[in-house]
Amino acid sequence: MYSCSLCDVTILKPNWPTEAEVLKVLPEYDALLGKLHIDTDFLNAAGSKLKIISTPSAGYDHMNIQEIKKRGIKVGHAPKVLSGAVAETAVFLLLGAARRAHEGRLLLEQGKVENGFQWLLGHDLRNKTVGIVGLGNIGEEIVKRLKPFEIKKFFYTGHSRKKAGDDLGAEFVNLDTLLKESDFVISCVPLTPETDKMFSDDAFKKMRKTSVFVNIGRGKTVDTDALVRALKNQTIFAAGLDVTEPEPLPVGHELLKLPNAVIIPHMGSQTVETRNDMALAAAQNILNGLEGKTLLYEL
Ligand SMILES: O=CC(=O)O
Repeated sequence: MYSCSLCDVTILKPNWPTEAEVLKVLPEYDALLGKLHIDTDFLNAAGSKLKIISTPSAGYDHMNIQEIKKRGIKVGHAPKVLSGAVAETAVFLLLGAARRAHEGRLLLEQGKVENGFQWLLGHDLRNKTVGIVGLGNIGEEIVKRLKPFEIKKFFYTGHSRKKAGDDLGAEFVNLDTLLKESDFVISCVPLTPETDKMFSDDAFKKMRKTSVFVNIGRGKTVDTDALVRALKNQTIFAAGLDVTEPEPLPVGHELLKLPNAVIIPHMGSQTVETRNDMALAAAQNILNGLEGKTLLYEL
């Protein structure tokens, strides 16, 4: 137990405790800081003392926000502070996929490296068109980081044209145009009913055969079977994935067998600095709430 002037804090475990472990003690507490699946059953078991829930993540698709708010519980998350780290992840996944990093490594391990002048050629970023699906904080940071690579044009799509897009010199287009005319498609969209499986067979067929698809948003926005087909049949060139469906991918999953997919297990914000910042933002949400103020990042 730790104490500050506003509250006492109990840390259950250094990492994520189970739902049952949390619910065993939660009825005694005013606030919860943690990333847990929160639905009606969880809230019923949590009891009536709970006033604030703060997730140390930008995404909040693991919580039923409507149900939480209906009960008068304040709810906050930790966006923005992670945008730089996730944008860096998008850049390395894009570079790794475009330059066939995983395939090269596999061939190296198999003793199959060839000395050919035209062997294992990838694609430059220079002079290419990048399409950002969902120009939020992370999308903006990706554009800023990619500019020095001499990108020819940035497209973005979403609900509406944005001032941030204009400021970055990016062009607002519809999804169809973005898919058809981008060399690299980077998805930053959150999971909503609208984005659920938005990257389907149909979407991958619209993309170029030389396209690289990067996903740093949510795995469920992609129809995994369709992506496997697109990568196997070379409907698209390669993919770089921080997020997948399911998560984590089980050993032996079809995606893990593909040489043209660079995959990491949802690590976009996993740096020492960023995780500290996210923890501080999530804690500040709770301190604000206990003082009766608006949360730092209130949903
Ligand atoms: O995916 C990471 C987050 O939502 O913070």
